[in-house]
Amino acid sequence: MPKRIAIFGGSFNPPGNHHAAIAARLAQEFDEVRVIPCGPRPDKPVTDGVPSVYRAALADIVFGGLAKVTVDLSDFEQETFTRNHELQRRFEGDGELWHVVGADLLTGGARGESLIQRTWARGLELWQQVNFAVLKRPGYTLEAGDLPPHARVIELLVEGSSTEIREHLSQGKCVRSLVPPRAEAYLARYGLYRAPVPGNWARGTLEGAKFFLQADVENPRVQELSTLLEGRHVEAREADFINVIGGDGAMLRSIREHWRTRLPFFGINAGHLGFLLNAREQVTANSFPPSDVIFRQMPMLFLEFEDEEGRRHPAHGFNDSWLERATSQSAWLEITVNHVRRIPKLVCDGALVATAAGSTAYARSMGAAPLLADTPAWLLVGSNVLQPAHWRSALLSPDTTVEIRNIDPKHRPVQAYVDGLSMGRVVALHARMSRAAAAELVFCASHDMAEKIAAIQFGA
Ligand SMILES: Nc1ncnc2c1ncn2[C@@H]1O[C@H](COP(=O)(O)OP(=O)(O)OP(=O)(O)O)[C@@H](O)[C@H]1O
Ligand SMILES: O=C(O)c1ccc[n+]([C@@H]2O[C@H](COP(=O)([O-])O)[C@@H](O)[C@H]2O)c1
Repeated sequence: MPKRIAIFGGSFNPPGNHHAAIAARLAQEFDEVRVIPCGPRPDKPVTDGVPSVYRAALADIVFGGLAKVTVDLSDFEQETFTRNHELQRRFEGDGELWHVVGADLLTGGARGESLIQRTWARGLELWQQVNFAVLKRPGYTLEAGDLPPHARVIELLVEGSSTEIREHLSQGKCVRSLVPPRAEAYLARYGLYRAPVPGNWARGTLEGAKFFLQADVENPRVQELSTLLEGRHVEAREADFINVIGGDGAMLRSIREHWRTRLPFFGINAGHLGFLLNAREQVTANSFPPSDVIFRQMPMLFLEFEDEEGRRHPAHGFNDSWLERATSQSAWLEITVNHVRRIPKLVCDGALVATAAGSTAYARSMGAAPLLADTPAWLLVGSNVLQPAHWRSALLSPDTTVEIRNIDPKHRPVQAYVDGLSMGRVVALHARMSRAAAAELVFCASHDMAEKIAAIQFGA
């Protein structure tokens, strides 16, 4: 029997308890539920109010823990709205698809006047041909005659709408009964649907919060620290944050593995620099987790590594990504920014792109200035540049796209890396800031990341 898949699309702007209840109910009736939040909608300008990177985090927070439910962030990442007929084509090889729709979309179906028939691309064709999983919705009557030919009604009635949540938030009203607790905290931290421009850092507390421990046990200093916290940690699914003990490398590995949980990361440094972590002295066992902290939502890079056949392999990076010569020959790279060829031939050991968080790491050792933690800018830096003689680095705005292409892959092969992890030989790296991926890092307020950068800029 083919796998039965519910395609649950929507603007989820923001997602709430009503959406989570629907997804959980669908998971009882289908083998898999794919939640697909849409990017910018020409027919629904309100979807553009809050940047997609926050909406993506909220979708993961609200749906991520539900069994059999997956969240597809590709519309956010590609800044697009994939129509249902395209979803049908994209996923039909995976199983028997059921498009989930609320009763509000079917009203008038008997007369050919439902929203699906009137406003969806290829709506009339879809109405006749595809399967619909229909949700009853308070305030809308579902007449049998309004149903499409292949419909199945889901027995569930839930109150609630994103409009109501948005209205509550914009008026400063409590949304505790409308969204899950983690979503409520996240919405409040960054002033979403309330302030005209959302924030990217906030003061808060971890007091009483439960943590999942990620300790790099090979390191003896880590063992000593993790013994202090022994027996106090919980499983990832019960945790409020992830406690990483180790160095920057351990933090980067943890972010790579767990960013989709959207749990904040609090690091305790047992390594060398520990820029992404808190100093050991900041953390004492009896006052852990700390009560006065700063949360920082830090955007990640969206990267595509192009192989010799022209295939692109996507990845996300937190700190940086680079191309580096793979032999003793220097690399010859072409640098294109926003589709304009800016450096036709960069003769160098390599070239790197870094986020603000990563600007203090490898980028700094190549001579770039560290960026303030809350700046939206990112960096392009050359390593040991021989030509052009005076070019070293460039500051990039958030919506810039960068292409670093090897112009002589045969004689001068290059190797790609993301956050220190090798991606093998490639011919080009395409990079931009992600529209869906971000990680929250937490610092003790007394020694926040801003203070660390000041120490670098002015000397500790
Ligand atoms: N309370 C509900 N009962 C049944 N279906 C619902 C309910 N809320 C949303 N849906 C359905 O879920 C899908 C995604 O919904 P959407 O993201 O538009 O949420 P919404 O809460 O209706 O948003 P908004 O208020 O912004 O229009 C749509 O098919 C919609 O009809
Ligand atoms: O396919 C289309 O052209 C189309 C146009 C508008 C809406 N939809 C789908 O209708 C569903 C509910 O949309 P909405 O307006 O409530 O966010 C959601 O699954 C959307 O993807 C689909």
